[in-house]
Amino acid sequence: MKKLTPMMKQYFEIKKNYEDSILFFRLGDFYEMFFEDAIVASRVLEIALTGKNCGLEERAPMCGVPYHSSNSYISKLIENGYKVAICEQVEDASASKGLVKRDVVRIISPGTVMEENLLDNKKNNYLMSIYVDNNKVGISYVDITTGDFYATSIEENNLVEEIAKIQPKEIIYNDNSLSEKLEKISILNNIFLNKESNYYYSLDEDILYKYFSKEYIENLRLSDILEVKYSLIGLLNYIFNTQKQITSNLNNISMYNSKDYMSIDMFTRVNLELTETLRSKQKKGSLLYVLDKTNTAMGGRLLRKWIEQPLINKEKIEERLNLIEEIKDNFTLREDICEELKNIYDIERLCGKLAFEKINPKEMVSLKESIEKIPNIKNILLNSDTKYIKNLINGLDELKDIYLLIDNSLLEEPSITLKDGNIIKSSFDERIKTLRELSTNGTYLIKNIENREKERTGIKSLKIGFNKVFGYYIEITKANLKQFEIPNNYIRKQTLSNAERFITDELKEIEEKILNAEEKIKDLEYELFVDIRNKVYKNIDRIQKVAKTIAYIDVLTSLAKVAYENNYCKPSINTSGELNIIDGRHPVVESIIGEENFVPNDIKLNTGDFKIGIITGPNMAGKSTYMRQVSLISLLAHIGSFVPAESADIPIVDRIFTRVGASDDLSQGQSTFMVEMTEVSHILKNATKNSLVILDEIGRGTSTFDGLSLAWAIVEYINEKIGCKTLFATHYHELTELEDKFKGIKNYCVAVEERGEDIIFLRKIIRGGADQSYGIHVAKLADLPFEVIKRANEILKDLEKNDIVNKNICSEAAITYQSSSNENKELKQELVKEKNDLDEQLSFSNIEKESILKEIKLLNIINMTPIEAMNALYNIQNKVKSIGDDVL
Ligand SMILES: Nc1ncnc2c1ncn2[C@@H]1O[C@H](COP(=O)(O)OP(=O)(O)OP(=O)(O)O)[C@@H](O)[C@H]1O
Repeated sequence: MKKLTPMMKQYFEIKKNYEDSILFFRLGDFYEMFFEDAIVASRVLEIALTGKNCGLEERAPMCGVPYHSSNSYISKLIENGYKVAICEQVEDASASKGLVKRDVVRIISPGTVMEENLLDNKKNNYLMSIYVDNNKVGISYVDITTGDFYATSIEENNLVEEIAKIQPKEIIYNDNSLSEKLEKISILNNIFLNKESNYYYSLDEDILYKYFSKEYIENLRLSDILEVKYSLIGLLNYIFNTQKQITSNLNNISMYNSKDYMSIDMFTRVNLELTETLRSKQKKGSLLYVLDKTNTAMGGRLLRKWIEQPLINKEKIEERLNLIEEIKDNFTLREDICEELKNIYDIERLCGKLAFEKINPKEMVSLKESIEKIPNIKNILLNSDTKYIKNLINGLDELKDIYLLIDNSLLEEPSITLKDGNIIKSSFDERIKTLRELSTNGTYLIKNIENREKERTGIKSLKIGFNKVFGYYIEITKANLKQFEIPNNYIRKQTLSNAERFITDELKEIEEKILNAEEKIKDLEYELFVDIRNKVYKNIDRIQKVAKTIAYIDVLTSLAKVAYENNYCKPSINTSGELNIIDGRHPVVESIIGEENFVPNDIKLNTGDFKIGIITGPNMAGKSTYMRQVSLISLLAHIGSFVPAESADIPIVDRIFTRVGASDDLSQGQSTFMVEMTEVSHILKNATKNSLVILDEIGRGTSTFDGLSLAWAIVEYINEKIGCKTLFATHYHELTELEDKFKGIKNYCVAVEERGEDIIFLRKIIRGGADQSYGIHVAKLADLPFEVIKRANEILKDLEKNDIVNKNICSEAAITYQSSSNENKELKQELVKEKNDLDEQLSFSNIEKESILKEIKLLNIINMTPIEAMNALYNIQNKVKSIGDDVL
């Protein structure tokens, strides 16, 4: 029977513990993959699949990537949702006298990437842990590259929203029953989900003290929030098990309260294209793209966080606004800060590397160069004629001691690799200086000896040479050997055809010094660098504080620059619920078409008589743009940013909900209509009086009557039961009747001008309802074949004839619904009137089929739900049509 080769045996031994990862098996200058791993990798990486003798009948499928360029391949696998287990030699072959011992040294997954070139520096690289205990959920997450932890406790029903807010790259969780829920959100947000990761959760808290001091953990009072404690334990166990090379401490754990931030649900985030576009998932075209004028990667990440977690505290928002205002109004301040920030490296990530002992000499110099800029920034802030900005200097420790330590010790351009030497300045350490002198003076010393020996022996042609076999030697030609006396201390080493080679003790001694000097320098430099690194690491808290302040200043400056360049205004924030925007613009659309081409619009909503705006208007008129603009302006104000408007009075809202456009991409196997209804259901269940709700064409994904009645009932429900500020765009013009029936609902429409057969979009929102959709006009603009347009116009005319019946049916159903729900006397009277009108119209018609007439009479609308009523009437109407009768 054939047997696996020892190496393949080793491969399987290792692989069995890492079944969910692609094993990168290091063989010399390559990482090789075998069997299933090779098949997957060759497909994803588009590399050739070959075969390797594995001892069995069939050759093992195999592919490989060069070790030195492996990062790009690893990155591609991770992007495609795989984990990579790096398997290296862990013991010397000669030590084990057999097969080289290999093991997995690290697992690289989306949340544990540390390599610079695998990271998107402007994104937070969060690894999240979820611990569910009854209804309580402990959440903790870390950016491994900065070592910053965050933790909180939430209710289970807020879990999905919290994940959407944090946008982690990877999730582990203790409760397998969460899988279905998590799977959905992870697909939508491209999050790597570690299924069956409950294995990492234990009650053993030792792991906490491996990374943090006992005192530090005690101060967090985790015993009061056990769910948070266990989520941290799971997270740290995962890091410990997968990042085997990490030995150093991780950094801070910040406890946060998710209630301090506005809740933006997953759909709204996607719909409003906050950080990436809906379709192409690109940053370009998103709100972030417009706002991001940051100069540092730290600032870029913080800005993203601000957008994802808007504030709901008036004072905190105003604090940001005041700071931004000062920078916006001060050109020199703004430009000077930007200039200094441009030269600052990603200090947060450098700190992460410092903590993981991964910082190289060049990066240490980058850290110094960044620190060098701090006094300049401090001076700019101090000398600015400002009230608030000046205070930021409190977070700017100049870190002089660290600057001097690095500046005195490290070369201006040290090598990147620690083991290559060429790191430490000679002036920093006497030993380095002597060794360097020895190494550079080596040739000079040898030359001196050569001259001295020439004189001593009288042999003019005596020379000192060097070869790899026995180092430095003295060479004397055979002719001279006969003629001159050879000193006693010369030791014969080699005979050539016309010369003899000798060595002396002195020569060997110097040789050793010269040759060892290089090695010794490298060893000493390594030792000194580690010492410097440790000294800098002891100050990591101070450096991180500075990094945070720099990131803060960077974001403020970015927002000030955007406000200045795009002509934004400072919103005033209120808690009275009044939303009043004059000449508001859509920040992203105007950045594409230019401010001068964008038609600004007002909005006024409150918690009283202007609660709900029903927006009608032709296709393409700008309804969606208008509604998105209102929510984006509101969101921007909550971030603390200026807003694209002439003036804006913005109330604090607890949540912004949007149902905009068909989020087909979000459907994941459900029908578009089902997704729409799920989203609306989520909104109706979670919106409060203080929320802002944007609904775009709700109900359009089903039959007209079903859609209309749903839309109607939804608006009624929001008005009566929730009372939140709402904008509702619709093509159901019947909904404009709501204005007369309910206090709080107002009609708006987007103005168009008709010119002959054409329409001109004015993009101006005005009071009142529109009575046409101009859908066929828009289709004409889209260049639909003339025949189709012509036929559509004919059909439209036919349909419009029947419209009066439709309208009556709708209002009857709606009134029925109201009366059954609130027993309103007046409405009941109205209902009877409507019913009589309808009967009258139908009696005048020339329907001869008695059965249909009877059916109409027997219809007990009062006891039906609006949808049932409408469907029933709709069926009757169809029957009438099918027998070819004209109803009226
Ligand atoms: N205020 C505005 N100023 C200038 N251009 C605008 C404005 N509003 C919208 N637009 C332009 O009009 C286009 C159509 O707008 P939008 O999608 O909002 O229309 P809509 O009324 O929602 O259409 P539909 O009913 O077909 O969904 C946008 O892509 C945008 O370029």
